[in-house]
Amino acid sequence: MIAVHTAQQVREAEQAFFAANPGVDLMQRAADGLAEAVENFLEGRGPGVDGARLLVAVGPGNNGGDALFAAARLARLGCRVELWATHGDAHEAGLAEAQAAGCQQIDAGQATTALAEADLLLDGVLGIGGRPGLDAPVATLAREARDLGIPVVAVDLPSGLDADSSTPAEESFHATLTVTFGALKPCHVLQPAASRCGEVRLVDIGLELGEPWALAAAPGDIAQRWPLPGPTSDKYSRGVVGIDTGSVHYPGAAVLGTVGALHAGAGMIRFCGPGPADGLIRAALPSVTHGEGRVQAWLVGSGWGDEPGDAERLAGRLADGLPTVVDADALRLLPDHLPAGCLLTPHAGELARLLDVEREEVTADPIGHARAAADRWQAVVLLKGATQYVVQPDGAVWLAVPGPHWSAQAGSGDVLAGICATLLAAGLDAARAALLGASVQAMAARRRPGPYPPDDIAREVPAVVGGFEVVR
Ligand SMILES: NC(=O)C1=CN([C@@H]2O[C@H](COP(=O)(O)OP(=O)(O)OC[C@H]3O[C@@H](n4cnc5c(N)ncnc54)[C@H](OP(=O)(O)O)[C@@H]3O)[C@@H](O)[C@H]2O)[C@@H](O)CC1
Ligand SMILES: [K+]
Repeated sequence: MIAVHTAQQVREAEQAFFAANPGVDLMQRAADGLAEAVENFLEGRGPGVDGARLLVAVGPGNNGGDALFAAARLARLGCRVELWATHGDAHEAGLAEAQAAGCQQIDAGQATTALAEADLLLDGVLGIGGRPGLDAPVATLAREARDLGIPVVAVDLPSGLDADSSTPAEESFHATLTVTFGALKPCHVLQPAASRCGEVRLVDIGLELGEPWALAAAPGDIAQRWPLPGPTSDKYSRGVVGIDTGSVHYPGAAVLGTVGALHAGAGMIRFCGPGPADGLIRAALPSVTHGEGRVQAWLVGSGWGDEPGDAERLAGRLADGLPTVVDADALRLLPDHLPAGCLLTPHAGELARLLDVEREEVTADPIGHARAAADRWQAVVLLKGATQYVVQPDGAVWLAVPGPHWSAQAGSGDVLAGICATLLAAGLDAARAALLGASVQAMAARRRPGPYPPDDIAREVPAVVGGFEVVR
């Protein structure tokens, strides 16, 4: 799991470092890592370092300082470097060092010309001290770089972003590579801001950081944690999932959830939903059984619509006291108390309704609202969307492996709820079930880039899970 820290946490760690290591210059460590990353970038997909043309945009603070010291190193390796100090002032020692190494200082007008001929734009305008957005001349440069297709390497974060926010300002750099220091910040992992960062590389500068703000999962974390069957496994030990989803109007949601549960490796599925879905599942998925019986976890809510008797339908399933995935329409009917180990799977709109706030409030502060719901119902909340947050009642936050943007489509949530129910039935706690379920769906979608429907993505899950066995 990759630790994510806020800008404030990084600043505090920096202060603690300076107190413990007087005289050690962290900026030189940052500049070393940055120069090396730019060198690798130029070697890997550009003209190489020697003779490469670099335009370096330098802001007034320490982010500009990092860029200047790195520029000096790159100039000494043979790069032709032009510097534009976007706000007049620039880090004094850094500027002197860059000039001594042969970097040329240019003005805003010359920067536009230099950009057209540059192999790379190094964005050292603003880092964690930046307020969101860019002044007009810098915003113009950022736009021109995009229009011309000039790769941008961002120092710490693409200038214009708020380090701690998922929501990007309208104007910011769009980086191909972001080289960050000490720790990943929220903007590097939370969509849509993360898509402005490109590939993110972390440079260890020796900071000691405390408890992370969040932990982000990588594919290897999912492979290590997925429950695999052993020699003594049978269908009961692998987990029996009870599914009570679908309605006369929405039978498809029940089919999708059942497809998800089956392809995530349920030992056995008992489908207990109403007529039309029952018939469809009998025809399409012959290994699913039908009717009541002993189960280890329930999936409820997907495709229920708004029917009289839904509250009783939910109460009946919760009365079993089993870990339950409560999805979609059942989220409107939550009682005050849920059995231990339940998982709520709202998207932003459903979470807003649950908490009686506007959807925009949830998108502005997804974690705060997910925490409120997790605390109120003492259940894990999987907040779905471009970034999938797993929030626990104690406030801990995990981020699932991100999927491709194609995943934003009707039916993805139904499949996901089914996958999570399988993992609950296998004995995982709700947080792990949510993290693994959301991540494996994303990993399956990555294997099939393109507009594949959610059931096709579900059918890719076994190949992903099969690969976990090889990894372990
Ligand atoms: N912490 C660490 O561990 C390490 C940090 N390091 C590096 O330091 C960076 C942080 O440096 P920093 O604190 O100097 O802030 P930075 O982002 O350069 O900007 C501040 C300046 O910008 C200005 N300004 C702000 N917003 C603006 C806007 N929208 N438009 C225009 N101007 C704006 C603001 O002026 P103000 O108006 O607020 O007075 C101020 O002058 C960090 O990201 C990393 O790269 C590494 O060297 C090593 C370890
Ligand atoms: K930057």
